Amino acid sequence: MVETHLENVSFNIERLKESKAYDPLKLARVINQQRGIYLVDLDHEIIHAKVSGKMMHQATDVMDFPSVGDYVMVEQNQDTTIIHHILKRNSILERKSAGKTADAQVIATNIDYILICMSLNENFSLRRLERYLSISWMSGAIPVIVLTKFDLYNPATRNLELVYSVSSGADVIITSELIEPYYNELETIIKKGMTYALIGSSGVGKSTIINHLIGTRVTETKDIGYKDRGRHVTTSRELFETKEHAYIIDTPGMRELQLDDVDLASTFDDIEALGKSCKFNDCKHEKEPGCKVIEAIQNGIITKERLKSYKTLLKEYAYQKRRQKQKERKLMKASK
Ligand SMILES: Nc1nc2c(ncn2[C@@H]2O[C@H](COP(=O)(O)OP(=O)(O)OP(=O)(O)O)[C@@H](O)[C@H]2O)c(=O)[nH]1
Ligand SMILES: [Zn+2]
Repeated sequence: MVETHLENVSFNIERLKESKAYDPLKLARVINQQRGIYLVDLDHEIIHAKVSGKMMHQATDVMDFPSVGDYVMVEQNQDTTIIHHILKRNSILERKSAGKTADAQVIATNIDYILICMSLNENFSLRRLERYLSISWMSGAIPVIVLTKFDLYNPATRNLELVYSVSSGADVIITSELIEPYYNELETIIKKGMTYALIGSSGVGKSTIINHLIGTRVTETKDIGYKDRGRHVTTSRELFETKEHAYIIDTPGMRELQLDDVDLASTFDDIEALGKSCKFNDCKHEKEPGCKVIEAIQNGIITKERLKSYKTLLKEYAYQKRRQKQKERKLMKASK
């Protein structure tokens, strides 16, 4: 019998059955993955692991390798832990890099609920919310809309009503760090054994929520150094356990799962198409002569507001790109 703490969780009988078939291998969960080095949680112990030669050999794309969130069957030897199998995934959150569909990147797996966080005051965008909703439904997880900063909510904006109008089937939860209902409503959906991931723009309060749910996170995020071909690789936990024994995935990839070119082009394909026939290639669609976008607004084909949200998204995207570049540079420096 393989006994691990993951088995105390009664939520997925199928998964347990599947794992039993690999007896005497042990059931573990991937909590970090970096350049072929994995960290797994095995009986509440964090250990390094690597994939078996067979898995490596048979893999044809990224999907065949373990990702954060995967339940895996491992063999624990004296000084190595080998991952032999990945259990069936019930959801896969992936990101396709712009232009290259073949280059999909798995962000995390086995997420039961995606908490789409959006602030009720600044940076509010229904279109972004719709985009996040579709990403979530596509992953196989259940989206929940978590509205943050209720203390800063101005009812005159009617943002709450607007959210309900696009939520289509997703639960809407209101939170605030400072006033009622605080995180009480959110806590009612955090269930033992379930896995949650938070997505949303920078600054909406994701870390604040995670810290609240985990409580002791600060002590958990210590880096675990690992020497690999002379390089120092820092790996830390990207999957946390809450006080209530639920799991929360928080990876850099999740944080970067914001908007990219592809999203922008598909959400605003009308504006992008019009823009191609503007007189100037670099038309900003402001006051330039021969601007087809402005013309379309004048003819009532698109609204001013739509152009405004398009521009906001463009700015946001440029900002994210800069931030990502900075992070990459930092990482490069760190790994030298
Ligand atoms: N007024 C108010 N401020 C909040 C609330 N929740 C979070 N904040 C503040 O908003 C700021 C950003 O919060 P974070 O939790 O760091 O946001 P984040 O989404 O994790 O941001 P990134 O790490 O950049 O992705 C912090 O100063 C928080 O204290 C809230 O409910 N009300
Ligand atoms: Zn133009």
